[in-house]
Amino acid sequence: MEEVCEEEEDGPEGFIEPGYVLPKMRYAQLVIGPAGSGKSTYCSAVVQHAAESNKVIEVVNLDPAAEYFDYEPLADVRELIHLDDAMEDEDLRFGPNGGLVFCMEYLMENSEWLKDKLGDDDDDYILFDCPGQIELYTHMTTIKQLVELLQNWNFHICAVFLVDVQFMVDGAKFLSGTMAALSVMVNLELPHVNILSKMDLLSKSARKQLENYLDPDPHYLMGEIESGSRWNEKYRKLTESIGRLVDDYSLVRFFPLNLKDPENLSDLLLTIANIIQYGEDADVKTKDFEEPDEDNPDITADCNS
Ligand SMILES: Nc1nc2c(ncn2[C@@H]2O[C@H](COP(=O)(O)OP(=O)(O)OP(=O)(O)O)[C@@H](O)[C@H]2O)c(=O)[nH]1
Ligand SMILES: [Mg+2]
Repeated sequence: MEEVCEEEEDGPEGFIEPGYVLPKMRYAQLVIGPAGSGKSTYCSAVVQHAAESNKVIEVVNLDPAAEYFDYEPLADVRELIHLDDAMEDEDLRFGPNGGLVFCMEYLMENSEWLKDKLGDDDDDYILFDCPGQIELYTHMTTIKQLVELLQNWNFHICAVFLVDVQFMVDGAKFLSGTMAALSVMVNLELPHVNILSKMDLLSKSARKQLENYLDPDPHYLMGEIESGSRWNEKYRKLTESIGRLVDDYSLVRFFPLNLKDPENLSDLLLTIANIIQYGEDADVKTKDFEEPDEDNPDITADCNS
């Protein structure tokens, strides 16, 4: 429901013109990352976690090639277009990668479909479970167009970039993952949280090793990168400069996430809520949440407060 301001508020700071329609605000996480990094599993875990505190967070599947996820989607792009449609079409004859790009462009050309599915309720909190094709985020423009659309529909968005922690446990891989995260951040120009997913799979020693990278000292990273190969010798200074640049400007930070640790997930969701201002202006959506006040059955008591 749109809120129309009927009266002028007191004082110059609170002045709102009569008749001014307050914009609707909605909240979103754009869940992105390489193939198999844990995006869909993360979405399910967040929905589940929210439900445990009687909060409603919805998920939209934007992966036209998705085969399995265990959340109930608010909308599913496969109803509009499936990867097979692009690959099996006699005229198109795309392979899997070109087909996926085609599907995302098709979605943008038919954005009314998405708009209808999202409805226009205030204060919705929606996760967009995106495909795992990294080039969609590092340099292509389709996802950027999607972001602009969502912003026009009054979504406050945070990009949540997942990287499988198993690919980040040596110096060279960590630097390469960091550069991938940086190019996504630069391309999407959104508030951004980088997540090291699947922390539960790390051994104790690997976890200890990782701690050295989380607040990285570029010299430490360089020490970790083997100096034996000619490539590493030749570009050592360059690699060192990149490491120092990332460190000096605090360009990229990672949040280690263990989905089996509810407190860890709560911390992450709180960080994201602060970024998108969820809970500040929003009426947090709840489910089965109002109980009648025993003394006065006409008044319902808010169990959360
Ligand atoms: N142990 C563990 N396994 C995980 C975790 N997250 C995901 N997985 C597993 O990793 C695999 C890929 O997970 P998905 O959630 O499908 O990853 P995705 O990023 O959505 O994959 P695509 O959509 O294909 O790009 C599945 O076998 C998951 O069970 C995690 O936190 N811990
Ligand atoms: Mg997925």
